[in-house]
Amino acid sequence: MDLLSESLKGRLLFAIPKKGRLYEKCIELLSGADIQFTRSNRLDIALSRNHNLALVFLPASDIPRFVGEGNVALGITGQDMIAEAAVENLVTEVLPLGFGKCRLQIQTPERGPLQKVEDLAGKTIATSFEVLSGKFFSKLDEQRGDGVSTKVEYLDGSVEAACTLGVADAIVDLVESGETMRAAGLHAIHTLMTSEAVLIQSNKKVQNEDQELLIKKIISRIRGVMAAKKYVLCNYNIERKHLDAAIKYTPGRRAPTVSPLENEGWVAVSSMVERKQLAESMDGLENSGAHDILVIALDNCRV
Ligand SMILES: Nc1ncnc2c1ncn2[C@@H]1O[C@H](COP(=O)(O)OP(=O)(O)OP(=O)(O)O)[C@@H](O)[C@H]1O
Ligand SMILES: O=P(O)(O)OC[C@H]1O[C@H](OP(=O)(O)OP(=O)(O)O)[C@H](O)[C@@H]1O
Repeated sequence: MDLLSESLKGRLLFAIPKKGRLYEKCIELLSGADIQFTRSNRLDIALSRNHNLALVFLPASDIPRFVGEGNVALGITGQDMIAEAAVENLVTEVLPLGFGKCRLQIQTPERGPLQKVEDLAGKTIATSFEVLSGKFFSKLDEQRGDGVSTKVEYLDGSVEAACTLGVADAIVDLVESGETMRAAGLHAIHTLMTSEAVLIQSNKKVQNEDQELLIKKIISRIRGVMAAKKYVLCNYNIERKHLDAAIKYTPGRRAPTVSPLENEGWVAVSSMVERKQLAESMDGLENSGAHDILVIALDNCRV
């Protein structure tokens, strides 16, 4: 047995995209969860220094299959990749991760005759998502029942150039800002799915109880990092008579903490608030008579 296989023995395997859009965010997440490792230049496997774990760096598109087949216990990838690999029954989406948000869309030349999905009957569609596109168009062909088949052609990359180059009549590709699509003179006529990065777990059982516990620990840590990003801690002082009005804006996850102040009739309130609702909550607090409103970013938390 080689040295690497020897050092992997008994370790839980966790797959991370080896490059591309999701890579940096995954590394940030691992650091927030205090999963320490050193990635050597030549290897796509890194042993963790502080857990009985090894990180396996794989193409995002391969991760669903590796996790689904149970070669790897945990992984991070896009929901689009899970659907394309058709392993929804073999993996569990444990946690949405709030990044890698995009849409898989059918796109056609902005100026041209193909403006509806129905116009694509019998045409050629270029895509890296041949499974999802194949399913979608064969269903349409079947529903029409006129014997005309729409052709789905696989392209590995630069899909957006396919129409200009005359390779295809339409494409199916990911869109976030829409910049790539517009630059290629395309527009979206239908959304096949929306996607974001998710933490996935294999439905196959791991080797032993220690690995099960480690999976729970990692999920709980990553959940904590996510919650810390989502919430801030909001503290303020208010006269008790205004408390009910103010609490409407800061109900907290479970309930706010209310402590008496030395000043008669005043209380201090501490409550978790969703970052995206913060400005509105602060406006409401001010209007309700709250003072000394302090907002504290969370480094990490368990909720
Ligand atoms: N423009 C985008 N905005 C947000 N998320 C995206 C975008 N493009 C892709 N993604 C998400 O990131 C995942 C990986 O995409 P990426 O293009 O990095 O992978 P890749 O094609 O395997 O990498 P590479 O193109 O470097 O080979 C996609 O499956 C999708 O979930
Ligand atoms: O709507 P936008 O914000 O312009 O993003 C969409 C682009 O992002 C993805 O490609 P990426 O840039 O990851 O490169 P790739 O084509 O090499 O995968 C996708 O394939 C689109 O080309």
